[in-house]
Amino acid sequence: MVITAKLCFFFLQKINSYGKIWEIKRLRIALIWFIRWVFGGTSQGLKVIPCVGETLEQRESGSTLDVVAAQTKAIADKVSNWDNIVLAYEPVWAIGTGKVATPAQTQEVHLELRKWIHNNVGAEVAASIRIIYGGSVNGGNSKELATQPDVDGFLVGGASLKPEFIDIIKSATVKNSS
Ligand SMILES: O=C[C@H](O)COP(=O)(O)O
Repeated sequence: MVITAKLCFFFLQKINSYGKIWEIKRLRIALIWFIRWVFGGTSQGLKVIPCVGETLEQRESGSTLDVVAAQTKAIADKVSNWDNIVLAYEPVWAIGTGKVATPAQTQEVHLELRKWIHNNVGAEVAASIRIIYGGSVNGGNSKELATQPDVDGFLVGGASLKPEFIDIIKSATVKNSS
């Protein structure tokens, strides 16, 4: 079973904006417990796709790499078995908006994530972990994104419900032929 924790992070980001409301605080605590439960499950074989990504404001202020590093650290602190983790980079501004990160932006972040894992988790995990991209991937942009050396796959939302999904799947041939 694969569980994505991205919704949790999304809601936590939203909740952070309104954190003074008592009920929201209770929900926040519940979500934190849920995240702990999810990552605790990785030690028992549960597969998890945690997602990291910056808001548009963070990208424009130049803090993208710091933001995703901090998010990855929060994840790494909870992970006991990296074999059960696929890490996804999903810029918040690209999710469901039709605005996709450029191949260069994607590669920059994925490379940085792999370096972070190398330096903080280990060389073996850095070499083997799959780092996938999500955020307005479609049949027209997947092939070029797939050419990036540190892009190991995609987390596809809207386009997975359309015929073009087959083109996204076919972009894997870019990897296989390189
Ligand atoms: O679950 C998928 C991701 O949130 C990306 O969604 P999207 O491809 O519709 O932007």
